[in-house]
Amino acid sequence: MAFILPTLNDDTAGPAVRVPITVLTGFLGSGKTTLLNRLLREPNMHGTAVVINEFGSVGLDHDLVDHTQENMVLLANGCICCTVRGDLVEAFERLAQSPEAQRGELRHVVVETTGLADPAPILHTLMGDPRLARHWRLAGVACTVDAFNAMATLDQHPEAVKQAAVADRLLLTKTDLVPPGQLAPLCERLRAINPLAALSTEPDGALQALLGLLERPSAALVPMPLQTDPDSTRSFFFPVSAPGQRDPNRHDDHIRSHVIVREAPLSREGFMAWLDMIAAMRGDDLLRVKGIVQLADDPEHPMVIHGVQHLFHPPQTLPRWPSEDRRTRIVFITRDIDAEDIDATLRIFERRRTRGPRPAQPV
Ligand SMILES: Nc1nc2c(ncn2[C@@H]2O[C@H](COP(=O)(O)OP(=O)(O)OP(=O)(O)O)[C@@H](O)[C@H]2O)c(=O)[nH]1
Repeated sequence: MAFILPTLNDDTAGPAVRVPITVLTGFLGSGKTTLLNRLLREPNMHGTAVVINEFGSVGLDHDLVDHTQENMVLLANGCICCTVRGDLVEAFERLAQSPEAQRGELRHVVVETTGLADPAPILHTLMGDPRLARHWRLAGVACTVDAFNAMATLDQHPEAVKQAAVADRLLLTKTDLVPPGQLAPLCERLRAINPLAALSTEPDGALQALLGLLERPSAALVPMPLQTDPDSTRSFFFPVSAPGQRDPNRHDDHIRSHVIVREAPLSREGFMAWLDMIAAMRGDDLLRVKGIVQLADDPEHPMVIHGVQHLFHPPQTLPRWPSEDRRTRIVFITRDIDAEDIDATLRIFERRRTRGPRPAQPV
């Protein structure tokens, strides 16, 4: 079957119309997936493919993105910037071959990076790889900035500064957690890092900014006519095979990712007590915790937990399991914490749970 994707140019087809790619970056837990999930519910986002990559050996991000109706390409195991660039190219080649792309239904692609990604190599790949240049073009970079944590994050993590520095749009998230008067120093700092980026300080504005970025590329970028198909409101899911595991920790020798997996459901009380305990004891060094948890008292409705440095967001309960995998999976990105220590503390709480009530003492 011949391609009818207008992005696919051959020598006889006149000037190429290439599908725009927007890179969505932002530090760990800054709200990329939340923003994307919101964005993908907008009707004008039809025909959007999403490329995400997992940090860690057990898939979780994929389950946390609401992909009931989206295009999605999953890059597993590692960080796009340093470990899966070859796979990024491969993912786009596969996307170009998909029936949806061939039918011309693909209007734009969002690449969500991991929170530790250095966007520069990703941008080089997207802009410079000849295999991509034929069908795709980089439209811009959006960077989420967590208003609650960003000052400390920018102090401690050069990756966060780089992410903000390359963005066309800076999207301030979690502004609801910060009194309005206290945002000014962060805005000033961001303007110093990247004076040219448009800064949006409201979640809805951020959402619109990203939409605007998709539809109105910045002046430095070549505008392209969007392929519109009023009948196409569908989105699609493209699994991409995982590349071999490489070291995702090369950013910093102190930063590690670990995954805890449990087959058996956990007691709510024991699990929440454990979470409180590790947050209190090691909160400084828990850069990111996210997980999907099967609780014994409600096994049909998974609980999703998110911790970002000191901030633990209220857990959410999902109406159903997003995939066949119903195991508890918790990803940790930590500084100087041994994976075995975290696992061991959870085992203690699990043992307490299974011990049952103490027998009455003889009097
Ligand atoms: N209060 C509040 N919470 C938010 C906002 N945006 C995101 N969150 C919460 O922040 C936590 C992390 O959000 P994610 O969207 O998973 O962040 P992320 O950038 O995709 O995380 P990584 O992929 O791990 O880097 C979740 O608990 C979200 O519900 C916001 O604007 N306000």
